[in-house]
Amino acid sequence: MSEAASTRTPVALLPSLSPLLREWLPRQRWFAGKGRPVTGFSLVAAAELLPVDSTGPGLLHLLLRVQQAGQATGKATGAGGRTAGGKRDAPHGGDCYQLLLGVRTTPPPYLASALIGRVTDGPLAGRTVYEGLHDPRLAALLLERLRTPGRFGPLRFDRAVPVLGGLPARVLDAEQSNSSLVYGDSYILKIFRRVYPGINPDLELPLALAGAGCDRVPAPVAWFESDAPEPCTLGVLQPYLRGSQDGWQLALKALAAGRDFTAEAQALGRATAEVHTALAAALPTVSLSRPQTEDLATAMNERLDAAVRAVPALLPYVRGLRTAFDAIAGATFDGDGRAQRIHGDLHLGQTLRTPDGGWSVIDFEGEPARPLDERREVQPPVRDIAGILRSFDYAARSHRPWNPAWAARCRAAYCDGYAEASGSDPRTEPELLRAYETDKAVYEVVYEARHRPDWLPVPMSAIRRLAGPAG
Ligand SMILES: Nc1ncnc2c1ncn2[C@@H]1O[C@H](COP(=O)(O)OP(=O)(O)O)[C@@H](O)[C@H]1O
Ligand SMILES: O=P(O)(O)O[C@H]1O[C@H](CO)[C@@H](O[C@H]2O[C@H](CO)[C@@H](O)[C@H](O)[C@H]2O)[C@H](O)[C@H]1O
Repeated sequence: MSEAASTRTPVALLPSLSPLLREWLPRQRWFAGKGRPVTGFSLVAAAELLPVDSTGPGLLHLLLRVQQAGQATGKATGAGGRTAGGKRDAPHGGDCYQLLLGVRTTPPPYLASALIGRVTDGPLAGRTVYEGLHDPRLAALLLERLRTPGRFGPLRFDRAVPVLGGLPARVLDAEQSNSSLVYGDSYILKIFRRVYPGINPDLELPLALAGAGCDRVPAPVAWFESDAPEPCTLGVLQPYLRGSQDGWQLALKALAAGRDFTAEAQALGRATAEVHTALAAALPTVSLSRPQTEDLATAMNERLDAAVRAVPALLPYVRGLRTAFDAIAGATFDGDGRAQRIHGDLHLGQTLRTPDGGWSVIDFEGEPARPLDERREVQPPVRDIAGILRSFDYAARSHRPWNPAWAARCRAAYCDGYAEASGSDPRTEPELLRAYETDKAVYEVVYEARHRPDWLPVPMSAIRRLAGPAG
């Protein structure tokens, strides 16, 4: 396939789309810049995946930089964004988002919940734009594109194996940082919303794991990228694990039924260890020597500083929290003292138990709020372990009555499973584990304050515990 995608219409459209998008974007779950008014847009790349004509739907693919109040101008984040120093993903400036806009003259009633609005002027005056993923015809078109490797304007489609066609699509109704379409019961296509230059680890790591023969992670089937102005991953198609349930839901069900969850936790520990072992074999590792642990502690302290600015409720605990970070500065670790590529945002919601009882791990994107370069760095595997340990605490805290003993048993069983499969028990380096649990709890405070303020008391209770008396 080598088709020229018209970019003429989208560019001309931007002024008339802007008022609609300005109102619609901040309401999307995946929009990261909530709370700051949108002040403008600029187009990074555009393609008409299906030409807009009078007979049927059109599909506009846009990479859009979103300017918001409170951002420094001239510095951009997201696709194509570099600071003056050449480092990617500057902390200020407009984030870049991927939009797939459907365009119709008269959208059918089943698209009512997907409508963005009616365009009043410009080339599309009188037509309605909507979230294109909700339109079965447009979702089918996307699958067809993924079946056929090749270029389409600024987009490039690629695949690892042949892809089935003609599968009905549904939008996944999940609380997500991105958007996903399920095709039949065969595939799930994740569309990254906030996009960055470079390969997304959610493609890079599952590809590496598949290459290393690790079957704990669904192997990418096909993907698409943009190369204008720089290569960036836009979407990944992978096998849909039919009938699976995520670890978070399973844990909550076990808690509600007063059921023990240690066997599951232990198996999950083993699965995590298998993924880490395969990643260490497939990709570079470094040993954690003094300078590295200095750097880790500095980065944690800096993240804490930024978190306190965002959520001043952390202020009374800063002194206590810093003791956890300072304890690893300059330390050397006897046991598993290495850094490697890891999951980076592991929690129970990123684990799926399949009907055969096995655990799979998904969503290797890392923490969505962190710059991509940082997310692709090697890190101690204990960071992932700390993520799951925090998750057991979250589950126990979000259930009434609070059941700390349940969480403690799960945490111990998870570490047992990890030690069995890897030969390395994370509890033998308690300072490192505490530092990463603390770092994760600080991240969660910011995440919850921004996205789910009702949940803020959950990580705040961990902050009080981890800060200890010095807090
Ligand atoms: N391979 C898969 N099979 C079945 N369900 C999946 C698969 N991958 C993801 N999911 C479901 O989709 C949800 C969102 O996927 P995820 O990769 O975590 O997206 P996001 O980064 O947007 O949070 C998961 O919580 C899970 O329920
Ligand atoms: O799955 P995402 O990549 O979108 O991760 C983000 O959202 C998570 C919540 O959906 C958030 O996880 C936190 O809440 C979970 C319960 O809902 C809990 O199990 C996790 O331990 C806790 O961190 C995650 O931090 C955030 O990056």
